[in-house]
Amino acid sequence: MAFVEISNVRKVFSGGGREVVALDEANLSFGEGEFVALLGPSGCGKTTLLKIVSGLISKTSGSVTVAGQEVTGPYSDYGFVFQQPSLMPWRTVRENVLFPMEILKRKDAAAAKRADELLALTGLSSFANSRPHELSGGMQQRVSLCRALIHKPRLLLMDEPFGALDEFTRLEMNDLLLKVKDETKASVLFVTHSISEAIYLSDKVVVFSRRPARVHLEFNVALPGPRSQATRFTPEFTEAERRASEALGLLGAH
Ligand SMILES: Nc1ncnc2c1ncn2[C@@H]1O[C@H](COP(=O)(O)OP(=O)(O)OP(=O)(O)O)[C@@H](O)[C@H]1O
Repeated sequence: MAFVEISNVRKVFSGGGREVVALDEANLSFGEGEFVALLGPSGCGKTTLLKIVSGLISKTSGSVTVAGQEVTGPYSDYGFVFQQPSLMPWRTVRENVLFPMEILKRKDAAAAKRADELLALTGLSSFANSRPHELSGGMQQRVSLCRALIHKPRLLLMDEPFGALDEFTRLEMNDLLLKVKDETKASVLFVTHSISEAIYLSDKVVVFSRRPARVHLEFNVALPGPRSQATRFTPEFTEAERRASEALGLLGAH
């Protein structure tokens, strides 16, 4: 059985006298340790799907299982990274990273050690006692990545985490994320608007249709050798970009 299994998920938002069908028959599954990127037009339901997988919002119908368990509400085996870092400004970097362990009542010496290891992995050791306002946007997002990983979740949900960063920082964050994924072995479901980011990071790219979202195209990304920035200039990378662009309807005549 797949680690994450999304079957026939439908989500209808109702309110203000109207209904919005955000997802309709969304189907997707992936194995433990896989990195899956979701691409799709703005407003097609990508964030809605992430929130359903996390149990933060309920689905109207269909089924979502993670590690064989049906998701019926929030659970602790995932970490969530949002587009904005949403750090607590009065806490230090280390205390922000440790915050989930307070909620889980597991803020002990092992948690402190793990926080320091994650800060080292993301190059933030010397900022452990700084406050968020003393960090750049990219560094703040690294803190929120550490916070999402502090309780060793097997699933990492990321909603356009690098969308607000400049191109150079975004490329650096992509490489950092590949390193973090290698270390943690977490499965990742990653929403992005960037075709090249989706291909660079993923084992599998899923392209959604316009709302209500269904899977329009799903393909495995096979790139030569270990990934580095030079991979972006290989024929295999260009071909994957072409497939995703075509599925998004970007290659039609004007
Ligand atoms: N709480 C809500 N109440 C009503 N409608 C909602 C709610 N949340 C989302 N929607 C609607 O559901 C649809 C899908 O929204 P969602 O945020 O999932 O799209 P998205 O693909 O993540 O968009 P973007 O790429 O622009 O971030 C949109 O039409 C949105 O207006």
